[in-house]
Amino acid sequence: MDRYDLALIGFGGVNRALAELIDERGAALTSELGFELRVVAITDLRLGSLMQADGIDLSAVLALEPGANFAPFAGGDPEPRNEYVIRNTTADIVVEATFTNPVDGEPAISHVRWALESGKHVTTTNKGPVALAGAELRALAADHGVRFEHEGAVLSGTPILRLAERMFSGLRIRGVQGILNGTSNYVLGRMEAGLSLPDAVAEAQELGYAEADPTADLEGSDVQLKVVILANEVLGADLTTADVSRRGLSTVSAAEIAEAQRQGRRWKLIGDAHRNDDGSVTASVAPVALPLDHPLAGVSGATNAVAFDTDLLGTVAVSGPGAGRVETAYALLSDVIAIHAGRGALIGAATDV
Ligand SMILES: NC(=O)C1=CN([C@@H]2O[C@H](COP(=O)(O)OP(=O)(O)OC[C@H]3O[C@@H](n4cnc5c(N)ncnc54)[C@H](OP(=O)(O)O)[C@@H]3O)[C@@H](O)[C@H]2O)C=CC1
Ligand SMILES: N[C@@H](CC=O)C(=O)O
Repeated sequence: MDRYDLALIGFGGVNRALAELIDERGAALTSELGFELRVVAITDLRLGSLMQADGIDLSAVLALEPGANFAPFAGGDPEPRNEYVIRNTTADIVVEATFTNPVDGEPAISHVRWALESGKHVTTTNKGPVALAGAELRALAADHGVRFEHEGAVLSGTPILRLAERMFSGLRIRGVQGILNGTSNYVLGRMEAGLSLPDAVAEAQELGYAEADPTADLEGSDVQLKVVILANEVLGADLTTADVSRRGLSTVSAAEIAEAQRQGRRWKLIGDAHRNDDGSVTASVAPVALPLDHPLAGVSGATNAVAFDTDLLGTVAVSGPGAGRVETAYALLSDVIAIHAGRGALIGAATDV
């Protein structure tokens, strides 16, 4: 029986949901998946660091009272010693789920670098490292014979990156368009129902959809990162966030939302990347008032949807959760499953070097 030891970096909504999943369904997962999961290290800004090579008692950690930290545990420290833990943990896989920094991707990019450099696989839901340093980190992973997996960086647990990578072989993808942010879509729907913007945002925060700074959701920088990831990974472009024009929800007033409703339209924050005839890729984020019969107009709540424009199949659309603690924890689990499935190839690649 294989076993993967995990180090969780950041212990907020998503990594807690992963810990709960392992704690509550570990035995069932083991028999379904053919491998065991164990958490051997956790670091978090407020909780500090905890390293236990024999496996952490997740129920004890999940039951910590607000304000408590890891100091009283064996192997515990009140400080989040991220670099020390990432480099020295006995974990096979580092799970990066600290906040997404849309400006420079730090400290998450460093977390991922330290893990890959020390020969550990990485799974992350953090969009910063993927959008802002994806090529470098993929190369670093290949150099060290490990994997850099990040399914949850776009559409949470809905597996569109792996779908595009594995199932679209032989197709030419001309463009990608969609609703790529759960919070803004949820907020727009709640404002249509009469809620104020602050109340709608507070609900999205409570439900675990919003970024640590929800401005990133509302003003489009979260979608900008996701458009960069889709453009680079699906269209083979080499974009940075500066290449993606951005307008956020603050450019739409409550009156315009109400007016659109009267006209049979619905505002959606749309991310788009498409290949031009000259081979270049144009990308944008902007609110658009869609007619109600548009396929994206009916996508509501934290559900997201992506339409791939392909040469042989026309439009292929996928819809599913775009945010949520449990849904995003599933993305991490799916990455571990992908690492497990690819382990033979990695052993082969490392031997070849
Ligand atoms: N929630 C969702 O629906 C989705 C989230 N994501 C991404 O997943 C990641 C995690 O999301 P989520 O769990 O919701 O976010 P949270 O804000 O709930 O959790 C992040 C955790 O990381 C901690 N943290 C921040 N900086 C550091 C640091 N330098 N070292 C150690 N810990 C740190 C935070 O502490 P503190 O609270 O004290 O700042 C917090 O406990 C984010 O990058 C997010 O963009 C992706 C898809 C969907
Ligand atoms: N805050 C993001 C979380 C997923 O990336 C969102 O609301 O979509």
